[in-house]
Amino acid sequence: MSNTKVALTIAGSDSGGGAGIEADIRTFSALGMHPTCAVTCITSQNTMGVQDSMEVPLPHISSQIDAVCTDMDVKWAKTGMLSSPEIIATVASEVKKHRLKLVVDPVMTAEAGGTLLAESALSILKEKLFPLAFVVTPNIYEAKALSGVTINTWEDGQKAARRIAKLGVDNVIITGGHFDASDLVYESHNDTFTTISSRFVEGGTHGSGCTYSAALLVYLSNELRVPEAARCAKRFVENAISKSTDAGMGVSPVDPLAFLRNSAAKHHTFVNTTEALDILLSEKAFSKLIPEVGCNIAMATPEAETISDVAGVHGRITRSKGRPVASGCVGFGASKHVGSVVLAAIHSNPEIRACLNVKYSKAVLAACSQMGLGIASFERKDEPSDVSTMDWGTAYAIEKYGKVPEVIYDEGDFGKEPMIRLLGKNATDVVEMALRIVERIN
Ligand SMILES: Cc1ncc(CO)c(N)n1
Repeated sequence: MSNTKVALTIAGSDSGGGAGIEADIRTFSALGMHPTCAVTCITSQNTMGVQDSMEVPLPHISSQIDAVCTDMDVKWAKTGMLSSPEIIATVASEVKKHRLKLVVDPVMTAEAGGTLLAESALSILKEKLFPLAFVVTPNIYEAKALSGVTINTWEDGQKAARRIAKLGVDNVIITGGHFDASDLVYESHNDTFTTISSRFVEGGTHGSGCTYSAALLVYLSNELRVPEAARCAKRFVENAISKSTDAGMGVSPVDPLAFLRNSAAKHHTFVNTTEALDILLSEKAFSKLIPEVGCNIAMATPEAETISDVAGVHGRITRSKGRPVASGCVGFGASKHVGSVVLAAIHSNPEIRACLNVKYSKAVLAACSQMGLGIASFERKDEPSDVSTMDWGTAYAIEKYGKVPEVIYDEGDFGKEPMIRLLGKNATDVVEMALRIVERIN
């Protein structure tokens, strides 16, 4: 038996790459499922609207679904654009034949304009497909077309959801409700409503409905209960909207891979910091640069905002038996002190994302100066009472120097060890800088 979880989308292609199967496939992939598809319709579409569209012949729609379902263990499918009554009937019989659990996104129009479902198809959709659906995900306009209820209030939404459920649907989720962007989840088996709250998210929405229903399928296939799956799908699509691309002149496409891009950056940051730590621990001579309080190495992701976006060593690096040792491994949010130096530095120069603190000595400063490194300092006695030393000291030194220097030091105070901080583009660069300093002071 295969461990791979397979998702199937039965939908139209959007040549502009924002919605339809293109959005579904990226969403399934981003959330860890193997993406398969049966194309129902090929639209010539971009961010401005649908220019043209061609239906795939019915036998070929069936054979795509058969090909996938006879080979792979497919439990869940979703439908998107099913333009004609004949396509809907064909898909309904395939869904029955392969006993697919079904998410139906009753797609009717494109965000930027263009009809995706023939008027004559609406009744077939309700009669033939809805009774097979585990969940249907209309927006308020689609819900009105399906139920006849104009949705202005939550009571209207509830009325529409109940009417749609009567068509044989187990669960109805009306997205983008009244007053705000909240969703209304209706579970017919226990006649329960749940509201999924939302903030209004700024960004392009082309493909948001497809992305939402595809994400919902993934969470349902992971056996979350419907309201919980709806909450996860909502947060997923909010992120995809807020990071929408700026491709095209019309309604910008959402980016279902937005959070993966961030995690690729996080992974690289993690790998570089771990590599830097390995180099540092393998150099016995580095012990000379370890301060009494120990040291840490930190590296921020390119768009870091908080300490949780900064990789560092859990605990700290200290000296034991003449060698550097780390008390923990690398993790995000692990270094408060050195991490806040990095956050203050990237504020002035986004390229400078890493920092290592080393033992203060006149010899180290002289070596830095001989190496041509930029040096700036702050004095703890100048520090205002209501600030964090690292935030303030770093910003102060940068301001005084006019840009981010490679070296920021302070000479300490009562009970405060003097310290030197080395800054650079990434963690390995900073460790290499430290090792060149060690060579010079030997
Ligand atoms: C192919 C296709 N499916 C769905 C939508 C709805 O976003 C769209 N614009 N295009």
